[in-house]
Amino acid sequence: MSSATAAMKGLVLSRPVTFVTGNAKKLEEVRAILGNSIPFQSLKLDLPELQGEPEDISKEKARLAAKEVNGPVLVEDTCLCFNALNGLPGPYIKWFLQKTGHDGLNNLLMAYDDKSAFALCIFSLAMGPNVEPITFLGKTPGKIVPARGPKDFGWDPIFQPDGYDQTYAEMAKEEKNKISHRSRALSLVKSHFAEAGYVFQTDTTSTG
Ligand SMILES: Nc1ncnc2c1ncn2[C@H]1C[C@H](O)[C@@H](COP(=O)(O)OP(=O)(O)OP(=O)(O)O)O1
Ligand SMILES: [Mg+2]
Repeated sequence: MSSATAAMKGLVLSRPVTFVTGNAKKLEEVRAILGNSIPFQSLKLDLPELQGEPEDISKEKARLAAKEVNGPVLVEDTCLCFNALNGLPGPYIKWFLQKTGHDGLNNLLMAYDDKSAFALCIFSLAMGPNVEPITFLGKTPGKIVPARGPKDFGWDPIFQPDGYDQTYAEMAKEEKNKISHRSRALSLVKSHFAEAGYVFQTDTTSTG
């Protein structure tokens, strides 16, 4: 058990964990993967896009979210990292995608033979506004390819995970959720909750 988990063992929470995101598709995946394993609710809020190293960005996002919510929060940040570019665009993928599109992202790698990349997902859990967030990392290696498949979720059409000949966008949702950066990070979140044994007293009429 990690020291962070040990420190919070048996913590009593009077509210469910709020998953804060401005991205409906993310929420859909988180719901599908978490199921009912953790009492959670969602709040649609566009938090500022910060700069820096992915883990620091995610922690700071959790601190901001916990202040807004004034309770326990979970946030998620997604990075798409190109090895030829030492990890960029990384946390800035949202803007690169918006400004250059799938073709532009492929073109960025035109100068390099190495098209390998990894999808990185970082969840940060803050149990309250003044509690240090804990992070959970999930990583899926793959490569950048010309777009294939439905274009309704970000860079999914240009990311082909290692060992598959389909892009994230072409894969069936259940298949993607088995190996995705997000599901890997979420399984760590789940184990944390299982180990910590938080007690949720979210029903005011309950006596227990
Ligand atoms: N499979 C994927 N998982 C997560 N994000 C993806 C995926 N495919 C594409 N994206 C996009 C959505 C965003 O443009 C970018 C991730 O940026 P990020 O700041 O984490 O999300 P966001 O700003 O849309 O939501 P949030 O409000 O949670 O920050 O990558
Ligand atoms: Mg964001």
